[in-house]
Amino acid sequence: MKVVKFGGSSLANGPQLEKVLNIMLADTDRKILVVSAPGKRFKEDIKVTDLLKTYAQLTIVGEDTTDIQTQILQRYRDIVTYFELEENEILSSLSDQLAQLSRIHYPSFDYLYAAFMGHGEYLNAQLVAYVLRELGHPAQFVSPHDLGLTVSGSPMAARVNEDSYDRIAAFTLPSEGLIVVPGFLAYTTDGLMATFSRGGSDITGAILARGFHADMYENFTDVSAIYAVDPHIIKAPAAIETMTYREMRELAYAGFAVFHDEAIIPVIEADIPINVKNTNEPDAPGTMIVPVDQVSNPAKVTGIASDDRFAALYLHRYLLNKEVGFTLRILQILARHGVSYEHMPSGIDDMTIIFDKTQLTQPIQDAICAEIQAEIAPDHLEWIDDFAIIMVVGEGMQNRVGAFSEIATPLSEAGITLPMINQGASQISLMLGVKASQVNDAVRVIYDAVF
Ligand SMILES: Nc1ncnc2c1ncn2[C@@H]1O[C@H](COP(=O)(O)OP(=O)(O)O)[C@@H](O)[C@H]1O
Ligand SMILES: N[C@@H](CC(=O)OP(=O)(O)O)C(=O)O
Repeated sequence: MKVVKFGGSSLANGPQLEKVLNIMLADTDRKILVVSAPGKRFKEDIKVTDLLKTYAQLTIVGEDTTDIQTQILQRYRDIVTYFELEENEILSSLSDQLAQLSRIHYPSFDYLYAAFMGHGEYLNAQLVAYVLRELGHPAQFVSPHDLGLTVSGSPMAARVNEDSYDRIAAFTLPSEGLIVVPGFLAYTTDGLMATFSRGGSDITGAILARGFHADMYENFTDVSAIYAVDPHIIKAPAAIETMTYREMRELAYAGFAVFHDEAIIPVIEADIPINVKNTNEPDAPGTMIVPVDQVSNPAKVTGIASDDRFAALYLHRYLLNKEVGFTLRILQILARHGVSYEHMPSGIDDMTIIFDKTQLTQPIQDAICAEIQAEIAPDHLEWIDDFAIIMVVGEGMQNRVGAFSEIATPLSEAGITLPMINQGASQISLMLGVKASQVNDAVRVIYDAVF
């Protein structure tokens, strides 16, 4: 049995949904359909999730939301029109649910945003199940609530509760037809709607694959493979045929937006292969992501990912290595501000703390710097905003002599300096810090050197 997730680009309009339904119906093993909200139909288009975010913002400030509700509903209406279905029944239900969102009381703004934004998927799954039934195919909308998929933690970046897997396994699948499950959203044990972080329908698919003990997790998107480099940086890069879970995890973390980095974890635990495929070219084999023992001849470098969502705090103080509790005090300062760090490479007298910028605001950043200055008194403290990370990943990098020089030499010849190098912590990757302004050039230089 297969769990099959389709991303927003695959569900952006009627013609795309038609491809999705054909793919689902072409293979009887495809029983569980996980859908995202309708995504972009063209480059400048706005995803339904982002329209819902605007609807949430307008609701918070008490402005009129008639237009934005109409705009959101129109995306679903266009799909109904494409399939030439009777509009009234389904659209009035979706419209009521949309309107109802602004009448509910939420315990916090984060829960409000989660409920609004999660409705992109919630409404779409209902619509997709309806379209299937109207076309004569048995299909049932199943909410994460029905499956017992519960989450904890931050309402907009929730984490699955481990006991969800047993409840999902106990869910009785219908004897025929498909179930259609909305991705991205789940419920707290108090019954509040929460979401995974953005792009999180991939996570729902992975959780269901593990919960239902699927033989395969198929993840359909708009590219025919995962490429060795983000195709926005290099045109037509090499396609990856097979890669390991941990290669994908590292590459996704560092910028391969095609698959959510957290979505690897449930499938690793259950050893379920992932096949990333293209809705627009479903017969292409796509990319297989598998356990390491299923890759016979690992590539020396599988992929090069990069991301400029980082900032770094560099601090220097003599004899830092001799001082007991030094790192602890820094971590306590970060914890007071609710900030986590990503990496902390250190030398004998200095260290760099690397942050994900998305969790920082200017006041938090200023307060952290001021408190470190006051409590730690470093000789030198520097905030580096213009910071990007490049991750060169490959199972074949393990213990390979010369891997670093093969990359560092052409970078230095191209005038690209590396303020941070982290090799060895993960055996299969080399992490390089570069100036954000140089990151794409650096990726191209590395790609030319290793591929
Ligand atoms: N290494 C990569 N290989 C393939 N696609 C990538 C890579 N890095 C980034 N992408 C981008 O990821 C996009 C697919 O992810 P996403 O937009 O989230 O799709 P979906 O709408 O299916 O969820 C591709 O269109 C591509 O631009
Ligand atoms: N719709 C949500 C969740 C998601 O996974 O979307 P997509 O499959 O389009 O990346 C978002 O935009 O974040």
